[in-house]
Amino acid sequence: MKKLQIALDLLNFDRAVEICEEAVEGGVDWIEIGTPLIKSEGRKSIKEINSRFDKTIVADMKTMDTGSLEVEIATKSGADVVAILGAASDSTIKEAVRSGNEFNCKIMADLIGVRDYLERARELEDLGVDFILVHTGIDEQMAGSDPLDKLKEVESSVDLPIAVAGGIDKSKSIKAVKSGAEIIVVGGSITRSKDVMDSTKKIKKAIENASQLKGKPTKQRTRDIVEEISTANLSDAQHRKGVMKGLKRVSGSESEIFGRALTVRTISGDWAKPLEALERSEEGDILVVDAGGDEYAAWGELASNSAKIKGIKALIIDGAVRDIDEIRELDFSIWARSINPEAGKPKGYGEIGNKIQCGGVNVKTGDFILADEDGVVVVDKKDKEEMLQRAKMVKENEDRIREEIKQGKTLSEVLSLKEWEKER
Ligand SMILES: O=C(CO)[C@H](O)[C@H](O)COP(=O)(O)O
Repeated sequence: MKKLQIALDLLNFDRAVEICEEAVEGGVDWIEIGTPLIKSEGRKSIKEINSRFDKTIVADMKTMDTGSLEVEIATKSGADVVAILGAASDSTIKEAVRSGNEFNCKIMADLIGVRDYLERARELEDLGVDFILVHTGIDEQMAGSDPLDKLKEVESSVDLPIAVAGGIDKSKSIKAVKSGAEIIVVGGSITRSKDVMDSTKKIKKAIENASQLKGKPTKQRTRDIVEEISTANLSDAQHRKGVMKGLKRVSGSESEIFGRALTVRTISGDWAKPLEALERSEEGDILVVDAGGDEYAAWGELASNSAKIKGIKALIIDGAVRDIDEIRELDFSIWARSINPEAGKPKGYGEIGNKIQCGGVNVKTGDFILADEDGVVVVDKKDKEEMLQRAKMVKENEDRIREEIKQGKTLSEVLSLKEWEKER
């Protein structure tokens, strides 16, 4: 029978227990004490969860050395299965397997970070581990990797039962079962869910029905992710990088704008280049302008009219704009440093499409801009997929925290603020 394993990747023991209670109600079979929980709360988290729940307990030790010692620590704390790293040396794997036999627990070898994963999976089987875990780590997931890409190959290369982990949600759990996984490890899709019990039930049911169900998991489209997230989420995801300083929304009613940047640099009092940039723009672009100060307005109502007709989504300008009433009437979206009625003259200095600074942030043509009531955030084009995924994770975490606040906790309690302050 396929097993649904919840990965408790939390930092706080009490929160982990609460989430676990709901997940057990929802039908999880195995409970994993995630590495962050073990590192944050110690081996007592394995012990306590084992004493509270009558389930198979997996300790995700991510052991890289001292195989026998770490397996002993985990089993003596109540683990039935200990996850170690497949990338560890053969000696460490052998020691872990020996200790597993001695203390009567199973060893799961995690292929996270292993390049030649097929060959290593076969070696790990020969070394005597009990399960192989095909795993894409959280950081790799953000960069677009998916464990399902490797699952089938690994499954057909070894005779051991296969576990799979790394961004598994309901639809991926179906594909995982179809590709032969015996243990489906789910972390964030359950632990960050607003309704843990309901999400668990749905995933459990999907696993049970997998042999009958049809359909491929689909990658969530950029537009759908963008609709869910805010600039605040994106700022957190980028560790505060890319946030423009001093620019405010001055017009436009769309709650959020996302699109490709076309950069323009001009000098103070010269409004030619921003207008010329419209000729070079493509529908859906966002014009990002370094206007060389806000002594003069480098943009107004006529330019907004022209931009709207061209299909430009918004103007982000480190400088001033004017005709704001008419621009608001037009419903053209602008984030600017200030509003100023005095325009300069069209002299034609500056450049279009090169690297600029706007709101203190470097921007290149092709980078992505997310703007809302809070402000403007720039995402380097090469990081777009990863940062959107990370922002989505930030948002899901906040959704979960909001739920716990509704259930009666204060924000500082949910975040264990006092405890973490002491550590600093
Ligand atoms: O071990 C882990 C990260 O190293 C996680 O427990 C595992 O990836 C499952 O979590 P998620 O479903 O959120 O990816």
